[in-house]
Amino acid sequence: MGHTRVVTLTLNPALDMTVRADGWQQNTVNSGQDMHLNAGGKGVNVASFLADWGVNVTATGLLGRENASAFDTLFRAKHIEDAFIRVPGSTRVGVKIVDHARQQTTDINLPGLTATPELLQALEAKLAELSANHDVFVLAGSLPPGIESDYYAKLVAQLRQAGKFVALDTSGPALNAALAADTLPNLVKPNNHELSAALGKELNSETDLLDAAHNLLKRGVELVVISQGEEGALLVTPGDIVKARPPRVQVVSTVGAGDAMVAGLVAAHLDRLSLAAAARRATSFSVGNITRLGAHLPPRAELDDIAARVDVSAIRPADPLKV
Ligand SMILES: Nc1ncnc2c1ncn2[C@@H]1O[C@H](COP(=O)(O)OP(=O)(O)OP(=O)(O)O)[C@@H](O)[C@H]1O
Ligand SMILES: O=P(O)(O)OC[C@@]1(O)O[C@H](CO)[C@@H](O)[C@@H]1O
Repeated sequence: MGHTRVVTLTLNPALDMTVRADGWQQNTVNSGQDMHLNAGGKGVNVASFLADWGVNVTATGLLGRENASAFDTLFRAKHIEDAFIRVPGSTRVGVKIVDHARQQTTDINLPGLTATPELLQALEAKLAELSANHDVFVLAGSLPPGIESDYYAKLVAQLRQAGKFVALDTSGPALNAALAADTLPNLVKPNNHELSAALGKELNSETDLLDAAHNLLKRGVELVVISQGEEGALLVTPGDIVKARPPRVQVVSTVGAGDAMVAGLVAAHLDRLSLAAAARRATSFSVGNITRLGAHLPPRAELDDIAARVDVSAIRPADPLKV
């Protein structure tokens, strides 16, 4: 699909260890069924989905030198341009416990390797280099120790100043700082809990979520997507609101569902799809991902079948938004 245009940034990648333990209980001894290790972290996952879709993508960030082989293998297999800065030490392991019987996924995310000022300098040089021939930047995941919570906010300002399209998917203080900044990303995709925590208020109803989305649109975001797990997602632009409800599927692991949604939204942006079509594509990526382990899309025919079963409906705003 043309020359390389998309960069994903993962400051805190993870080697995901998914343990299947059906019916597991806390505070006792459990037996597991199997275990898989996958190269992960939010931006790595987005790159992996985009590569499956046929988009040329460059992945950058900070990657531990001592356990990089799963990442090297993934990048080679999917022709993802590897622009990661290798750093001393091992990338964190992300513990994911899946229970197929109860259709539950439990995550334990660790802090990750500390970023030093020298590493950040090298990273910024790399981003400047990549800016020369990429025009879409996806900033995704948590910030590791050593990075101030306004780091994404600063990157967003720099990248948008340079005319780039910027998508942000993070949580906690990093999301809070990015949403409080003067310059906001073009696209944000929090889940409902992340958005609520970042704004410091309960968002209990659809009206609350839409108010929060409209507030971000007024301040410069072009597309706000609020994902809501199995409930689906709300996609909001200044002119349209769409709700996308996923079809029911047999869930293998929900790890990466949000990342797949981000990848689908970026793919839709590249193809200039309508909001309804973007909702369908993004949801098909998410649903396709949760039926398998690791950040992989199913074959096209299966994705098309899922896309056809996504329930996409337009919502009329109570007060048409003026931005
Ligand atoms: N159990 C499920 N059944 C069907 N679809 C699901 C389920 N969980 C998630 N999805 C799909 O994935 C999308 C994104 O999920 P979710 O809101 O959980 O993202 P997230 O919290 O950012 O995920 P993560 O951080 O685990 O990557 C949802 O909008 C929905 O379309
Ligand atoms: O600590 P973060 O960066 O918020 O989340 C990390 C993580 O849970 O995100 C991906 C799934 O979205 C996993 O591959 C990874 O382990």
